[in-house]
Amino acid sequence: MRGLYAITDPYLTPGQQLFEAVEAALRGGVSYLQYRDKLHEAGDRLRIAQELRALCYDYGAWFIVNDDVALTKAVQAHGVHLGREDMPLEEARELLDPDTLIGVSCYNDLARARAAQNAGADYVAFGRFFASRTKPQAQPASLETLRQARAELTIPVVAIGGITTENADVVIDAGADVVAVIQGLFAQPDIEATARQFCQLFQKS
Ligand SMILES: Cc1ncc(COP(=O)(O)OP(=O)(O)O)c(N)n1
Ligand SMILES: Cc1nc(C(=O)O)sc1CCOP(=O)(O)O
Repeated sequence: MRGLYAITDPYLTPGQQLFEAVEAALRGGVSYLQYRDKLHEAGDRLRIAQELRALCYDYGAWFIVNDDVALTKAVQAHGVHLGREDMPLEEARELLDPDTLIGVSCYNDLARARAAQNAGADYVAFGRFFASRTKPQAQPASLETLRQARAELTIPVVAIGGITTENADVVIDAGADVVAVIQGLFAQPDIEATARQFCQLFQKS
């Protein structure tokens, strides 16, 4: 697992704009798309997730649902992302097909990441590394945590929080296999070109 991980934000790209923005990101080379939606009701989220999943399949990208294990199953997503407020990894694993990817938020907590790996997580995410306009309350994570995680863990390590094409090299150099972005991609005037720029950073290292 390596490359660009784009996360949707229905406040930033509402309605039909969301699908256009996601398609531009996929054309630009996004490898993983996470559907993160704290706004819509369950019925709308099912319809949106189905459409996003279809787009990801068209472009050969992985489709990952944030927080919601039932929705992950309902739309046969490739994976689910779980944080500390969400269903525990072990419980999710019981409910999901064995080949469904499970990612776990670890913030700045290496012990949590070790436990997640031991419990069968497919990737762990650390953040936030830079000030995030999407989630200003997110606590900072250190590059040293990222370095240690990459040195010690065998599963992929994702970096998140305030990442842009200008600063992504800092987390990639510290060991991030994947960079996860919202505003650094979807708030940019040319989403496709920005996705390409992110992807080029992975070709250099
Ligand atoms: C790839 C990735 N990393 C971290 C998060 C944050 O997850 P969480 O802590 O559950 O917070 P919310 O996204 O639910 O606000 C993520 N979604 N994706
Ligand atoms: C959803 C999320 N989780 C974070 C964490 O630190 O766990 S930071 C974050 C927001 C990421 O958006 P942007 O790329 O716009 O900063």
